[in-house]
Amino acid sequence: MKGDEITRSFGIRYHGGVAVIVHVADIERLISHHADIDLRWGEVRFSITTHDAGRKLTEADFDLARRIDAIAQAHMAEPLDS
Ligand SMILES: C[C@H](O)[C@H](O)[C@H]1CNC2=NC(N)=NC(=O)C2=N1
Repeated sequence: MKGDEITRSFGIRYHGGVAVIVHVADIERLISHHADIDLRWGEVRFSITTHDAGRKLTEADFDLARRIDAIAQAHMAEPLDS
């Protein structure tokens, strides 16, 4: 079941993407909301949905997305349109 999700990719060197993920994972633990994370050469992608709501979008998803945007910017990761 696909459901609703919000997704954003960032351009960053692979090991920098690892650092972004470690930082995001720390915040996810604090807010008890977790993204699906896809790390590739030159890119890291985050997809967010609320599993407890049956893979529907809730405010928790947009809150986490804003926090990921701030962390990615702090690591100088480049938002990609894809
Ligand atoms: C108990 C714990 O807070 C819940 O299981 C949280 C954990 N992280 C979560 N993350 C996401 N993406 N969706 C959820 O419904 C969810 N629920």
